[in-house]
Amino acid sequence: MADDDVRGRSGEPAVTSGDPPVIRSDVPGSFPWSVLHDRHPALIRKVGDATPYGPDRRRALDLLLREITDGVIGPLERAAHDRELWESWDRGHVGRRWDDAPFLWAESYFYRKLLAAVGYFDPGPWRGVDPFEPFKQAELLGKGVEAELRALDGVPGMPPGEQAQTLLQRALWGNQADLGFRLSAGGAQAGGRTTGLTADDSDLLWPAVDGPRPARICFVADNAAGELLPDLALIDHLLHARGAREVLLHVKPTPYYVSDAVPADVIACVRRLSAAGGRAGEVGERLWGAMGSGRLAVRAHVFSCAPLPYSEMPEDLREEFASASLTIMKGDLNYRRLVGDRMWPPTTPFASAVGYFPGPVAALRTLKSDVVMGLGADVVTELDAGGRPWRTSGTHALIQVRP
Ligand SMILES: O=P(O)(O)OC[C@@]1(O)O[C@H](CO)[C@@H](O)[C@@H]1O
Repeated sequence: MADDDVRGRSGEPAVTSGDPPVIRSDVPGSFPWSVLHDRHPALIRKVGDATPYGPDRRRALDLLLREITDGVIGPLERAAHDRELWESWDRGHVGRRWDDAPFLWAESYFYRKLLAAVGYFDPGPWRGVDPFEPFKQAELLGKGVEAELRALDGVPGMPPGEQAQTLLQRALWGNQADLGFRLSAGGAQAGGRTTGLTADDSDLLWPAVDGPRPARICFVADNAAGELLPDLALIDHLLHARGAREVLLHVKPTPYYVSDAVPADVIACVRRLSAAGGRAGEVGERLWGAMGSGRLAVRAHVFSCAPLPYSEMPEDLREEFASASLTIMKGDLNYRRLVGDRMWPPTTPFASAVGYFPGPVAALRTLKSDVVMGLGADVVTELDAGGRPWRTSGTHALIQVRP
């Protein structure tokens, strides 16, 4: 796969092979354009309403709103703790227009700037205060989550194969629980789902887990609460029923894409499970124990919030994924980063884009952005004929595996 970030002399990303162009947000009316022009401004307002920030933080939020509405991409503060890191991730976009940067890069940088605006990194009262916590908390205590937890009670009565598939499907569709997505007008209706998957390689997934030696699984999580709970139930199945040796659970080091899980969300979910009673309570107790013994370890690698595809991951992360029997990547953003945020023809084989990945990898994702590949031609024809925005509506899902 071509590297998006091989730079031309101007600093612009240069496509160096026949790969399709990187997605940008400069086409009015397109999905990426609506994220930058509708979703991000709405999010700034929601964040300002959800926490009683003082005048300085409100001013900073207003400035960010102005910057993304009609300005150019501004640098981080000179004293920012991660300024150097971001300079190494910059591809010449700072100082240019938001719409002209790759969609992936612009979104990621927006979340970094939002954290700066609310004082997340500064000494003072707002340091480390997650601006999205009120939304995550509301979901964690909501009826949808209660139903998710109660549904686990039915699992032990199922035949083993059905248990595994049920937990896998619940984790997959849990990816609809994405609070950033629900912010946009189109996403407000998310919740519907198609019956069949657009691609289903689940028959390739289990053999990677049940290999000759007890498996080491990297589980790259996505959203907190409504997604992380079924993810944790699946992780418990891997550890408890499938005899996996260990699971390394990767979450974001800092709040990101509204509901993406950070370490505090893992703890909140394990507590929520443990307190739920019934089967969920048993799962929670076992996971608590697994964290204590080290069989379930939480990772919060800085690259998890990088604005770059996984093809550019640093060596330590590459080594970790290489050491795993299987890496499970959850969600839409991880998919975009895994295959590259490009307008792939949808029938391009999945394996052709993930050849660089250092070990077996599985993607579990509901479709919430334009990127998709590895679909059958007949499937694409049928979806296109439906006349609905199937790529971005969150109503379709896929499981793709490169063993
Ligand atoms: O990774 P997730 O939580 O499944 O989805 C992230 C998401 O909401 O953000 C992007 C647009 O902002 C889309 O790729 C997708 O809709």
